[in-house]
Amino acid sequence: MTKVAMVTGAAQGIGAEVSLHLAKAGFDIAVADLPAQEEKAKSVISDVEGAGQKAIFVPVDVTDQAAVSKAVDQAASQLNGFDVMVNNAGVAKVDKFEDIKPEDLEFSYKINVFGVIYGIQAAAKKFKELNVPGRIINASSIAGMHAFPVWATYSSTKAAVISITQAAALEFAPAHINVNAYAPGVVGTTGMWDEIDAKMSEINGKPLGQNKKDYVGTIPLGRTVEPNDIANMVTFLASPEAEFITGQTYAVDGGGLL
Ligand SMILES: NC(=O)C1=CN([C@@H]2O[C@H](COP(=O)(O)OP(=O)(O)OC[C@H]3O[C@@H](n4cnc5c(N)ncnc54)[C@H](O)[C@@H]3O)[C@@H](O)[C@H]2O)C=CC1
Ligand SMILES: CC(=O)C(C)=O
Repeated sequence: MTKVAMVTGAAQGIGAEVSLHLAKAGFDIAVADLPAQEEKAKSVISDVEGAGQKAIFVPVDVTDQAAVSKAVDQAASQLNGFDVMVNNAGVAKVDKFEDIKPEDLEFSYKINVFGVIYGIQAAAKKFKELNVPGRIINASSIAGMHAFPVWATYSSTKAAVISITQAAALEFAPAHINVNAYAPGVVGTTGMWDEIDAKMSEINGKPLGQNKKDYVGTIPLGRTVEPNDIANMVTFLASPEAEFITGQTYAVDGGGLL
């Protein structure tokens, strides 16, 4: 029987690629993202349909607990099941430590941390209701495994995801719900790094593109991470082969943290 996965932040970047890979692995997909992302989501939906699976757009702001719960209900009822939740939506704000403002913290924490918690809550509730041994897969980052300078806000949100993943794995293990996370290194092609690079050059005066080049130069396997690399990991974590894995966070970074 076809399984159902919901991916947040799925209209572009890593989330879009994860949606396509899961579709190729036989999942119908709830492409969840902000309402303003509906146009972009249409192309993800058509890619999923091209892979022979069903897809729907689920508009949701992950910072709204009730809306996330409603989004999971919508996905489960329209796609007739619920098996995998990928809490992928996230934002990267870069700031010198002295310049971090309450509103920056609130913005990042609400999406990267609260959003992941709300996604776990909603998915676990649905898995229990349907009596499904579900999988929850969260977006961390190598910046959550090892803090980067001028990334205190972002790094700390992604470190929180690692801890939340462990706690949720322990709490939901008796219900056979596995909770894991992926920690990408520098992804070259999603837009997130253009913003990071521009902000970093404002801070350290390096020419545009140089900060990204500097990071890439430290990656032993010699290239940036592709969304495809991440999607392979997420698809594995959603697969029967990952049945006995829970509470883990996997770096996909070409050895960048070594
Ligand atoms: N791009 C990179 O180098 C890395 C990315 N990551 C993480 O991977 C995840 C995906 O990143 P990318 O695809 O590169 O980013 P992206 O910026 O291309 O996509 C992020 C998606 O999240 C959605 N989103 C943002 N706020 C939202 C909200 N409140 N509610 C619902 N959706 C919302 C956006 O609309 C967008 O579609 C993020 O959690 C990011 O922190 C981790 C390590 C490296
Ligand atoms: C954006 C991000 O998390 C990295 C490691 O590049």
